[in-house]
Amino acid sequence: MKILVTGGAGYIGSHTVRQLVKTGADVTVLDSMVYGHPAAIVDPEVKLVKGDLGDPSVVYPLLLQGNFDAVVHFAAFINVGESVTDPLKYYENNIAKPLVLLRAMITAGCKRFVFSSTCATYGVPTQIPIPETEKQDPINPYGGSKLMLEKVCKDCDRAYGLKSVFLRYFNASGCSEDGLIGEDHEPETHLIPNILLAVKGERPVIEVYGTDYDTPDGTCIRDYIHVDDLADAHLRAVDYLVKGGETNWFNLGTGLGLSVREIIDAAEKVTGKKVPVTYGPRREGDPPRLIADARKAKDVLGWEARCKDAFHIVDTAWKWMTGPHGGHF
Ligand SMILES: NC(=O)c1ccc[n+]([C@@H]2O[C@H](COP(=O)([O-])OP(=O)(O)OC[C@H]3O[C@@H](n4cnc5c(N)ncnc54)[C@H](O)[C@@H]3O)[C@@H](O)[C@H]2O)c1
Ligand SMILES: O=c1ccn([C@@H]2O[C@H](COP(=O)(O)OP(=O)(O)O[C@H]3O[C@H](CO)[C@H](O)[C@H](O)[C@H]3O)[C@@H](O)[C@H]2O)c(=O)[nH]1
Repeated sequence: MKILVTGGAGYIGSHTVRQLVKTGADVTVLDSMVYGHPAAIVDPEVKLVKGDLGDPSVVYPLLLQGNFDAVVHFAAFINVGESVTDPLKYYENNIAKPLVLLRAMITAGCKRFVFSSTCATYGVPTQIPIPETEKQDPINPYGGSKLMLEKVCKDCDRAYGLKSVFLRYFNASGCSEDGLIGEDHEPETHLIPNILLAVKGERPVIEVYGTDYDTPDGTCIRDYIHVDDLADAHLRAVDYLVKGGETNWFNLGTGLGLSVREIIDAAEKVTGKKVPVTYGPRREGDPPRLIADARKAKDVLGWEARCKDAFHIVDTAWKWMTGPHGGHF
């Protein structure tokens, strides 16, 4: 199969590219490299096109000549806080630019699209765990941009027969088992890498955002899903579409909630070191609890999180931080 992966030089994209290559797929990556890393693509047979998905002079020739069976779309901006202060950056990159990609796909007759959505499309949920039937009411422009692209894809199905799968990830975490690739965002806002950077002395401390939530230890609860489990779901989503599946959407999480404090405890066990912690106020826009009901992904895609262990997730992230790249490409 011929697969185009946008954003394949980023964190989740690069892990998925490795798994796609293992299945024998012929993979082309389109990445602007604004936040991606060429070294995150470790398989020499992968073709890397450096370009912007909103640039028709790149995207049209690529789609028209590529004869792709499917497009797996990771490329987006991902910083929730920045989306509040600069929403246009997010609406442009996460909505307007994918329109160019989608138009090129339709023109080229490529009608299978798998795309990275997020639990942020639910905003503050009314039920835990969160099923896909929960009302989507995002509380920041990042989540809003992902919900809008979901709507665009549904309209493209009705109008052009484009079949899409939206994968609504909960908290992507961990790194490849061999420590060869991993999470290297700049700036890094995510909890687990920031804890480990603090252990390594690359940050002075980790600040816990809020200790007064209505949770057992007062800190926020999230559903941390291993990046290789996410990658596996993309392979299954492509397969589902190739077999004639209709446009559909799935939560991807473990179904288990872990507090910020529990993640810090796991990091102390993994590293054998004390995590330098300060306690600060709540971060604006953080829902207290986000946990996936991922039964639909199991029923339809046969997907289930294999890793349900905070220790293992943090351990793989620590392998990356202390491996040959030292956590930075
Ligand atoms: N990390 C998470 O916890 C999480 C959670 C839910 C959803 N997601 C979604 O998953 C996807 C991947 O996230 P990630 O953590 O791997 O991010 P990342 O920043 O590591 O990867 C995104 C990649 O897309 C590229 N890119 C961005 N805009 C582009 C453009 N216009 N043209 C071409 N390339 C472009 C970047 O250079 C980067 O390599 C994103 O769509 C994100 O919204 C991530
Ligand atoms: O330095 C930090 C960083 C995070 N946290 C806390 O740790 C938890 C996880 O925070 P992350 O920033 O790692 O992840 P988010 O839950 O904010 O964000 C993730 O889920 C979002 C959906 O809500 C988006 O999809 C986003 O891309 C994805 O990274 C939150 O309770 C946050 O308050 C801290 O206490 N200190």
